[in-house]
Amino acid sequence: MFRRMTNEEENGVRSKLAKIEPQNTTVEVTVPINIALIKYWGKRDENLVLPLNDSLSFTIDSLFARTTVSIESIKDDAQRGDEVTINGKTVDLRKNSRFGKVFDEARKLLYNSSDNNGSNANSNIVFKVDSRTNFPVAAGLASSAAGFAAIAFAIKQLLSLSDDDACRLARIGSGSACRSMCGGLAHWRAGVLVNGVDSISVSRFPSSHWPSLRCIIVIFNEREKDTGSTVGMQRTVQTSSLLKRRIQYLTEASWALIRAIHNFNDKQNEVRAAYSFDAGPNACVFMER
Ligand SMILES: Nc1ncnc2c1ncn2[C@@H]1O[C@H](COP(=O)(O)OP(=O)(O)OP(=O)(O)O)[C@@H](O)[C@H]1O
Ligand SMILES: C[C@@](O)(CCOP(=O)(O)OP(=O)(O)O)CC(=O)O
Repeated sequence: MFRRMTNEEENGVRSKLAKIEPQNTTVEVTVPINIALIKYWGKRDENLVLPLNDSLSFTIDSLFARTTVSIESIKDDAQRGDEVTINGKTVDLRKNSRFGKVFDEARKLLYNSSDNNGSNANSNIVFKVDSRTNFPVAAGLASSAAGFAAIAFAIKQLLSLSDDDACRLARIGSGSACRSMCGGLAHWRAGVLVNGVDSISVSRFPSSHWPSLRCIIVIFNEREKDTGSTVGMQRTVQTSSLLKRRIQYLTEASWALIRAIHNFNDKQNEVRAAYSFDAGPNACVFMER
């Protein structure tokens, strides 16, 4: 799938970097996916989502999550009031603890920053998230990266968080999401500290750095994959100390595309196209215009 962004979409993507107009307690953000060239695959700390290695990705602006996040003050147990829908489907937050983790961390940040040391009723808030993507989710196209970066970016706007706190919120939602918090060529430093404060992402080059570069997203299958990335990398870490064993994500169509790209480069007598796969059968092909 390849299409130019409409003007409206381009403005939406730019809104990632600009301050989005907060309407009282609701913001809408548009945050793109990123595709890693040097991939993250394995954690040194599952709870803090700290990776085993540094990773490097391109931000792909035309595939994105458009996400609305609202906050409401409540008096009762905050976690019970949180709500998330993705492409119109309600997420069961008891089964997917990542969202609660991000919201609890945001509540903690608000609590710690409140003037009267947390007695402020506003410190008990619930989050309502409604997200739509223009690409299939959980199909190896970095939906968790765009999705959690969008949530973190929206919460940053709502609670006036620092860049580092927002980057950490994105990371504990999904590791690769911290790379979608900066544009262009993004570098997520694995860091070495046990508390993870040095595990942050930075932009190495802005998206304007290589204007002729194009990325073609090839979708063979829109179905949600059977093994999500979180479990996939856990298995790799558990079953191979050298991370040599990989979960099999590529299909015959994926391999056919790989062969076609090698043939194409051979015929051109130079490398004109390159490919990358995340944890799924669908491909990202990089070429110059
Ligand atoms: N728009 C969204 N907003 C918030 N969370 C999302 C969104 N889309 C997907 N997710 C979360 O991400 C999970 C899928 O993540 P997973 O890492 O397995 O796949 P992927 O990110 O699409 O592929 P890959 O990691 O291989 O690039 C979903 O089950 C859901 O919990
Ligand atoms: C193959 C990858 O896309 C894996 C991404 O894994 P996730 O960031 O989705 O994993 P969690 O941190 O467990 O949510 C490679 C990459 O993006 O670097």
